[in-house]
Amino acid sequence: MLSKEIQLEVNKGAMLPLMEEFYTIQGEGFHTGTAAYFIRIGGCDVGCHWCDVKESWNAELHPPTGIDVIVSNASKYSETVVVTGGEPLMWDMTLLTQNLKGKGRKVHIETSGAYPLTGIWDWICLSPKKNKLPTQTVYDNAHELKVIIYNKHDFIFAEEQAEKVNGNAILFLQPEWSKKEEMTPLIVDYVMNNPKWRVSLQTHKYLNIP
Ligand SMILES: C[S@@+](CC[C@H](N)C(=O)[O-])C[C@H]1O[C@@H](n2cnc3c(N)ncnc32)[C@H](O)[C@@H]1O
Ligand SMILES: Nc1nc2[nH]cc(C(=O)O)c2c(=O)[nH]1
Ligand code: SF4
Ligand SMILES: [Mg+2]
Repeated sequence: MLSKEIQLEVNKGAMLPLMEEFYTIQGEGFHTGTAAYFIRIGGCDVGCHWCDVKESWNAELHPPTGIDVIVSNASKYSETVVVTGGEPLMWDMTLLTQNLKGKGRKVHIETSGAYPLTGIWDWICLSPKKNKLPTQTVYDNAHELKVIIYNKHDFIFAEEQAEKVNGNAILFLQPEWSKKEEMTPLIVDYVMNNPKWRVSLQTHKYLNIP
């Protein structure tokens, strides 16, 4: 149990349950191949059975950390900071993003969109999940839509989500990692037949980097 004081700071978004932070190469989506500092915030209740960071789900396992500390670490490394999780939009992102922007950083988010949008973002990557569909604010503001393909039905889900997202969002299909041998060839065919979509791979896993 957190003390009352710390709980109040977390509620305001002045402290956040920080799981890990690392400087790496963005492995996925539109900004693939570019250097970025990742901040992974604990806590997620969406429950994707194939999630590759299940250790993030229980926020209580990750210490509430002041955003001043998070921002000063992140600013040392990179022009671009990617906020991910867990599900970062479970927390109020206003103060974190204001402070990162104050340091002149470009601020990106990786989100399922399952909670309303908070924060000021230079780039929003929406990866919608069937278990807990995105809120309208995230559909309206996303810069990219990245749908994970675990089975053939996910192509239908992807088209449904493309109908809901704003018309400027760039559309990606990304194979679920454990199904990549089976799904990647289907994605390749699908994109050739439906060229509004692009392929996204988890390139950091091929490069053996975080
Ligand atoms: C771990 S999630 C954290 C951010 C947020 N909860 C979300 O789902 O967008 C980061 C990205 O990894 C993707 N992802 C998670 N597990 C994956 C897997 N096994 N294969 C492919 N992509 C995966 C998610 O869809 C999301 O785009
Ligand atoms: N290199 C690298 N790129 C990523 N893009 C999105 C990631 C995430 O887990 O949100 C991720 C990640 O975990 N590592
Ligand atoms: S929403 Fe993101 S963090 Fe949560 S279970 Fe799904 S992939 Fe994992
Ligand atoms: Mg990842």
